[in-house]
Amino acid sequence: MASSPQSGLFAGDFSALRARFIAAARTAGASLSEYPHPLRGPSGEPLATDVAYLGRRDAAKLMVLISGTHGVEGPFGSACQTAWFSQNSPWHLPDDTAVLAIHLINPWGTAWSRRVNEDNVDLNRNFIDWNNMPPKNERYCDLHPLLLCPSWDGPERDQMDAAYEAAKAKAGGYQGLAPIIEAGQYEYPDGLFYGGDSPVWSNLTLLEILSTFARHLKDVIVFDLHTGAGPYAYPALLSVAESEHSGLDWGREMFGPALSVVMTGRHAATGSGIAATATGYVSAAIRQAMPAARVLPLVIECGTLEGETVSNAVKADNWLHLYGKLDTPLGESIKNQIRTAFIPDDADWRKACLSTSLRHFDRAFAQLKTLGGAGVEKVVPAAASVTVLANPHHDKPKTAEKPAVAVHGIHKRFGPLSVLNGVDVLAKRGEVVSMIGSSGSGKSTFLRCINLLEQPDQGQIVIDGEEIQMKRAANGRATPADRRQVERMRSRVGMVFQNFNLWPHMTVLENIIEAPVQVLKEHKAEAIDHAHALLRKVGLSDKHAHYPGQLSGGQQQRAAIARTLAMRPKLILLDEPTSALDPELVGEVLRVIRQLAEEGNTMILVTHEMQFAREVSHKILFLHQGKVEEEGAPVDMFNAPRSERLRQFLSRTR
Ligand SMILES: Nc1ncnc2c1ncn2[C@@H]1O[C@H](COP(=O)(O)OP(=O)(O)OP(=O)(O)O)[C@@H](O)[C@H]1O
Repeated sequence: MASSPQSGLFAGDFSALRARFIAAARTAGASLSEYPHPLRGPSGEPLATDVAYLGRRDAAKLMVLISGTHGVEGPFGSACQTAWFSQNSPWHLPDDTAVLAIHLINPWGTAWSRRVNEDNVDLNRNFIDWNNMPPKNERYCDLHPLLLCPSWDGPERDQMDAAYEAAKAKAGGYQGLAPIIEAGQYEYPDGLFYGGDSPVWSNLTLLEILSTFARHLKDVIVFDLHTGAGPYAYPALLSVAESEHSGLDWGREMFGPALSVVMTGRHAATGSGIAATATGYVSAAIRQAMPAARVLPLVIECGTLEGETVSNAVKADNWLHLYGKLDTPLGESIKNQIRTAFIPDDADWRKACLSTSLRHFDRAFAQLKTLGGAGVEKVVPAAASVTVLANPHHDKPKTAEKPAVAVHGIHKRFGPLSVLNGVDVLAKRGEVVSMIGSSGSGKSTFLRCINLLEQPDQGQIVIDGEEIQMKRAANGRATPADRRQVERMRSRVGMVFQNFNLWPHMTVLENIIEAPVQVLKEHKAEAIDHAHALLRKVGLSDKHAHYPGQLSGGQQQRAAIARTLAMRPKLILLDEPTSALDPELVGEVLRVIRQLAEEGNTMILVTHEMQFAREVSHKILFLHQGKVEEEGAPVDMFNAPRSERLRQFLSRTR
């Protein structure tokens, strides 16, 4: 077997793949974000999906590269992404074209060399409409007992194998069984090609990444990078669809006969090696996530071994994780079997698959760049900061569309003074809601009620789908029913205060790691690494050992923002974050807040910076005497206020 310098890109474990990808993306000038996974890899390594974005955030045309949908196939996709970033550096992009690389979307599967995720779910069967009952795969139900036996060998296993062989013969060979087994099933959590019972972490994370980085697009080409089906060392270019759409015609124009379109359906067949009978493909979800764009979802599928050999490797791995032991010779040999079934230890295979895939990327990218007249190419500025984004999916919500925060009917009195008189706020994930209003209208009190720094007298607060339980105290007022729930919710809601509220006796670094270590029980070394990444992000790398008193107001506020982010909050509340600052220091803090907004953090911002609120917000609420007097999109609120009070307020602030 020939050796190739490129084969090195495939080598190593999850951490090595990750480090190489980050280094290449950083050198190319991409900005990096990290979506931490709640579990760890086999050596205790932290797991995450990394996202690299190259280009302007308002680009209308985007090429997306996704690796590791099936975890064990990840080294191939990772190598493609890393090579793509490495080969053409420094990058030149027109203003209107960008690249988004989503590295190892099923990080657990890659780290543990499994095709499936941490819940034995095949991610490529998980993108179904969970509002409806999952489809029933009746014929799989008959086969299930023939695919899984608690014993690795012995009479029970022999009996099962004999029954499987009989079923195979009846079906005309493995080719007859494959469409049934690979179609996916939603009944047997211990079975093969299990689609799950709700959207899994990788599903929700992919949708969140797309909603953050793939907004306002016109034309999008997506490559989802796979191995394990089709002829050996042949990277097939496919597009999987349930019905014709405009992206397919675009793809046919672009790639001609090199592109095979696979139409899926209950009785569909294909010679591509991938399951045409399956439901829940990533491709469908990607199109749904960008309804206003023309999207061409592509799959590169690199053939490896015979279908049945690959299937046997998957079956053995399923047995190993249910009944076997990883750290035994048998465990190791099964792991080798599945790794080589998806990534052959053959430099020629690697070279052929990598070079053809890179050619496909080049072709797609060239098409995108010239579409609608090429813009002026510019060197992308190095924006190599690593951003650690909130991990919103620890508790595996059942639906993907829950608002991040829903607050209804909040009332609050201070003695005789009625400060809030029924305030409602709704924010979707990734939305920025700004509250404006005169001094004393109740804005800060409202924010403080959301994380229960003040107890509302009445009202409902739901954060990320979980409602804060309230009970009536003896004096008739509402009070939280469960202190532990309040503490848990508080740890998920970050608050940035007007006066920074840093601990003066602790250094900046100590301020940042205190809560993650004490409350989230993070390992100190990890919390420190995270803190340094956050300090880089807010431009304070060199101030980690300073005490707050040694910093300017703007620096203190940026440190306070880093401290908030260290808790990976699902919601960030910012209470007039610039109002204690000298005018010349306001800009540096607003720049950091703008970056958080662009990265898709959900935020509620109380501010007197009208121009900033207008630029950064999805929605504005105007509060007057403890009530929302008017709310709407910034353009409507500032250009065409409906109420006389808002008109007057704006005229005073201009
Ligand atoms: N703990 C408290 N005890 C008594 N009154 C309070 C308390 N906190 C706030 N208030 C009163 O509630 C009203 C609303 O205050 P709040 O700080 O929420 O207003 P705001 O809209 O944020 O004002 P500003 O823009 O000036 O910060 C004010 O009259 C304030 O004096």
